[in-house]
Amino acid sequence: MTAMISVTGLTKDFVLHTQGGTVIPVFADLHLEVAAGECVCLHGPSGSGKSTLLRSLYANYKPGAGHIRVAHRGEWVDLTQAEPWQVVEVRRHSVGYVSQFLRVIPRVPALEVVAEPAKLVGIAAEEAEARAKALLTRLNIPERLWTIAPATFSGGEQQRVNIARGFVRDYPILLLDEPTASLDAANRQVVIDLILEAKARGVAIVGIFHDAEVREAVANRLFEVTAFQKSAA
Ligand SMILES: Nc1ncnc2c1ncn2[C@@H]1O[C@H](COP(=O)(O)OP(=O)(O)OP(=O)(O)O)[C@@H](O)[C@H]1O
Repeated sequence: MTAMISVTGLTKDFVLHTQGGTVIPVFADLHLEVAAGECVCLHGPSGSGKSTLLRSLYANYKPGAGHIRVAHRGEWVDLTQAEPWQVVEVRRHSVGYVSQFLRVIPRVPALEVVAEPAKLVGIAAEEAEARAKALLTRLNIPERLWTIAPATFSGGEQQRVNIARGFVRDYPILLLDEPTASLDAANRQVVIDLILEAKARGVAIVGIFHDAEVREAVANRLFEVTAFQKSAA
């Protein structure tokens, strides 16, 4: 098995500078390895640190200690030590992130929002748009909406545009933050299929899935994120 993510000794506290420097410990000495073709589901009660861990894997947070190594173009990059330009490179080529909510850019039509990550890595515009159209069709976004900026879309429509954006090119590593939260059963199944297909292509996936049915369909294993506060109590 080819390891794609290797987390060792990861510790994260939040310090609330505006509230007298109160320290919120989230997790400590966390170890996680994820292989190509594997889907690991972050699990644990609300507030245990699932989102914090997922965001840390995207270098959104700086940990207090530990290492987050991701496979990037045949080498390991430690995101805890990486320069900002390396983080940009890793995000462009190696690690995709599907957040719960679409970051809407005014006046950019849905088709372009979806095609953009493919164009950014040099896929020809025609091919990128063809892929975007195929995904939007699969995710049941009506064609009349493709030329409209998603600002006015419903929550579920925005989420599906976001998912299409995450799958328009093959990131070797994909991070999914509740990708089915606002979806109906039919679209949930489309997302399950997209995840299973990505796994079959060797994509390493880490996700948060509150829906047990989705979890059972896609997860190879659950990774328990244990609230530091509880273990210390
Ligand atoms: N930016 C932040 N600043 C300060 N504290 C934060 C921040 N983000 C998260 N926390 C705290 O860290 C802890 C873990 O939060 P996190 O959102 O990672 O939990 P979660 O397991 O994803 O929860 P849920 O299942 O409810 O989404 C919580 O106690 C939360 O209050």
